[in-house]
Amino acid sequence: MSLNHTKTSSSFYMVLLLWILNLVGVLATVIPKRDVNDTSSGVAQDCQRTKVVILGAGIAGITTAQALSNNSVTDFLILEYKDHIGGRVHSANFGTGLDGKPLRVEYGANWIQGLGDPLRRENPIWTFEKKWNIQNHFSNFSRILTYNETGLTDFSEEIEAFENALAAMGERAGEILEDNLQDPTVRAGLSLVGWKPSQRAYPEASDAVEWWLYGECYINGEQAVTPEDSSLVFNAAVSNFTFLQFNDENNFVIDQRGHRAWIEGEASTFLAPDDQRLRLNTIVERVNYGSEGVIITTNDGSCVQADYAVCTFSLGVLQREDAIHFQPELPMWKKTAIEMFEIGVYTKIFLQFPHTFWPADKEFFLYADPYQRGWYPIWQSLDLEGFFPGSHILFVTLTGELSYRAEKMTDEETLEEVLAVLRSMFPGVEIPQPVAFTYPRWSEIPWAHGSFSVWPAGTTLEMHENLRANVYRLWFTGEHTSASYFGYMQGAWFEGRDAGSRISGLITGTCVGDPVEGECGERVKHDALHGTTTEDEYNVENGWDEEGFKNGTYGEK
Ligand SMILES: Cc1cc2nc3c(=O)[nH]c(=O)nc-3n(C[C@H](O)[C@H](O)[C@H](O)COP(=O)(O)OP(=O)(O)OC[C@H]3O[C@@H](n4cnc5c(N)ncnc54)[C@H](O)[C@@H]3O)c2cc1C
Repeated sequence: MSLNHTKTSSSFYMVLLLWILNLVGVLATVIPKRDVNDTSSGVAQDCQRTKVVILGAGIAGITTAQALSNNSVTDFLILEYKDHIGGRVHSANFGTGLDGKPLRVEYGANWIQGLGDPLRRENPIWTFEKKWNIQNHFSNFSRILTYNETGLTDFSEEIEAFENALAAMGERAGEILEDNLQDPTVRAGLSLVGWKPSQRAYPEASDAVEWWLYGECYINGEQAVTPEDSSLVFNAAVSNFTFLQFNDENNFVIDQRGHRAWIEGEASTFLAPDDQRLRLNTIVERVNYGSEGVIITTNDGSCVQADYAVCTFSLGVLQREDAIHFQPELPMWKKTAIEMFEIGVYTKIFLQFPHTFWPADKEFFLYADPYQRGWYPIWQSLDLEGFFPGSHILFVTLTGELSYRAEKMTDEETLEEVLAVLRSMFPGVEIPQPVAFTYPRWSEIPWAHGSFSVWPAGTTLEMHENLRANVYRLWFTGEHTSASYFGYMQGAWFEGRDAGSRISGLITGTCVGDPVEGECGERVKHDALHGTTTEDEYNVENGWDEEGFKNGTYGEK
């Protein structure tokens, strides 16, 4: 077969190739040795070849490539949807600064959370932010005033009561983990230590405080899912890994290069300015994988053939039926893990006003709505020394269902609701029309489909290992595969480093990770994860109506 195809014949062979790969991919599940890397037909030679193809150039993708590079594996290719790297560390121009130019605000990751101590353990993200001189300022969560629909109202007592409940809940979570007890929801955990908002003297204030502080302890704004939906053990643990292991300081980034400047800085340590190993504006559509290699097809119809692929797409992208076509279909253990975990939505809504009408010395304003928990609850001023003084900028954060709702609304509809809340919070004050207004729609952004992953109740560490595990030569990494730091930038970084180190080790035949920490070789997976009740225990003695559920089928008589 000639390799000098005409354009028509090469697209014909591409179609043929994809068809064959479908077939081979299916076979790979049965006969793993015979898979997509089998180029005996010659057709796969049209694809660009590399050792490792990295899908996505967010923190995890760039860090995977850096780890490969550090371990002398330089034959890799990074494919990225957008025209720049950084992923969910994503900013936009907004309003006007004092110099008349737009200000850069962060739509995505804004805080370096848990800075750490160089003498103890430092958050690696903090190390990079210092290395690349990222401008940031300490967020002082105690500079707060509290409001309800009648205006300024002090509910500092609720804040104190909730902080005590949180501490008690954290201790209980530790006991549950140590004793291997079943993991309840955060809601149950709070109730068990006596925190029941609806039974407190001022339920709306309790709700607002809980929304804010449950979130602040994890990721400012209740981890983007409700306490009813969240795992107690794993949410307490993720908070401890960051805020106890590093420290409880949060710094807010205001860098006008955009927060992603640190990622660009790190990328520049191993990628040349026009490095051909980074392909931007490239949408991955199809992933054929097997035990010998992978073939990736992109939106321009071209393909890349590699020994390994590392998929860093968000959980939101992985959960979309219409985003990436995996061939063969991912195995049930993998699909189950992808569906069991959740991606939260967290929306920052930015407003710039002609003047500042809120207390100029305060950073946060917490609003307790009389009807709806989480209704435009936390407002943050950027018109402060250390942030953007003189900017008259406020932003308000929504999460979860109310984020989904707002992300479906028009700017005009959202602005109307936002201004109504401000009028309630500041009665007697003329609230001006903003001169600038913007917010991202994270749930709808095709390269993200959500903000960050969350750990729901009813899942286990083993299920998370399945989320993290590779399927043959197809690897998965990103913030969502981090058991200890999911949701945070540091999660994406640790996981990218882990994937890059393990794959380098597999390629070079040496363990370049730390075997003691289990960083070598393939990742752990579980084909079947069992519950605690065996079939014979579903009996009348245990309160189970055997007549209604026989032979595994409901309703059989
Ligand atoms: C609103 C918001 C607030 C946050 N706040 C904080 C915070 O304050 N502190 C903190 O530590 N973390 C925060 N995070 C989380 C942090 O941003 C993430 O944990 C981290 O950036 C995830 O990096 P990643 O590499 O795992 O994934 P991503 O950054 O999502 O990287 C994946 C890459 O894959 C690309 N991609 C997707 N689909 C395709 C495709 N089909 N083809 C090619 N490329 C594709 C994407 O464009 C992206 O560049 C926040 C995130 C959001 C959204």
